[in-house]
Amino acid sequence: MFRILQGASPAPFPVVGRLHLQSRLVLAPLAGYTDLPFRLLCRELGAGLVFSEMVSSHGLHQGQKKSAAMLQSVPEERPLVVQLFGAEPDIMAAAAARICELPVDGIDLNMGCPVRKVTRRGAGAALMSEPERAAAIIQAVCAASSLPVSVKFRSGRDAAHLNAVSFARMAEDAGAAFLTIHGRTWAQAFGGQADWSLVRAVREAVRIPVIGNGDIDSFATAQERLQASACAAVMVGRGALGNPWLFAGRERPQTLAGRLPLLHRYLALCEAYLPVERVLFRIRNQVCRFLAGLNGAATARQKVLTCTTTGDIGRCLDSLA
Ligand SMILES: Cc1cc2nc3c(=O)[nH]c(=O)nc-3n(C[C@H](O)[C@H](O)[C@H](O)COP(=O)(O)O)c2cc1C
Repeated sequence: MFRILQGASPAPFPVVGRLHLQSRLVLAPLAGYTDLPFRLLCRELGAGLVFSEMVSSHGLHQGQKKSAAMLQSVPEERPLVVQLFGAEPDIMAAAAARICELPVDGIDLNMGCPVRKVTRRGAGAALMSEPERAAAIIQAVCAASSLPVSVKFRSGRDAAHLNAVSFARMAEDAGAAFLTIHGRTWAQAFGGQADWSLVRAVREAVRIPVIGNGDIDSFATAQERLQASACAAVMVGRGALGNPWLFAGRERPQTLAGRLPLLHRYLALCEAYLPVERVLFRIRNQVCRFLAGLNGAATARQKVLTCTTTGDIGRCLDSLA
């Protein structure tokens, strides 16, 4: 097992909501990526907390298999927060009640997703323009939940509507146990730069713990952001893709041979926990992220994309190293 916690975070470790974190570096919810194997890998490398991909409240409420499958978990990955998205307070509350029956540690409400499929239904980042509805969702979920409830949101709709501070106060008043702020607007999606002065302003505006998020691509940057923002923890999204070493405070190895042990560990976790044949595209995609920056990465990626089993992928990587 890879369990490389030393150096991952300065003590004392924070309590966020009721969750005791052993590192101040948190894995972000990343649709298409933060499934059980990748979350476990990041925990093994020292992430203090992991978030699931966003799960549809409607899907859970209607008993859809795909949504239920996203709740798959094992004790080794805890603390785990499951993220929900949706726009109807009663459906969000019913989905939250279902999650409370599982051995997980928290429920996060997605109020920051900029993807049209989500926002056109009034969910995700669209809720930042409807703080009353957002408050009703938080209150309904808190009332239905025995777990700490958190909210992940952005700096606002666009540069002319930066309402993160008032939104954070609203979320605290509505019952949120902690908050995650991604310092970009809905209009920015994933472009431009995260505004960490706004993250700091949110941190100063509320009494509950705040996790800061946006553009953390190294352990050193994480430490700088922690210090400058005074947040309880920082969340890493894209910077963790293909680079879980970040959580351990280690440089990503410069050669494929150096990356192989972790790649094989990831493939073993996929074999153990994912219905491989159904999500092979996802595994190949994730493996390709691990090849970034290597000499010959493009050729290696092409070869990986033709593999049809995790065993094939492993052998293909071995032959390239
Ligand atoms: C591929 C991808 C999927 C994402 N999925 C989610 C999601 O399911 N829920 C969520 O709240 N944010 C999601 N995000 C946003 C990230 O959690 C994070 O807020 C954002 O990427 C900024 O952090 P970063 O600069 O460290 O990547 C996603 C981002 C990416 C790139």
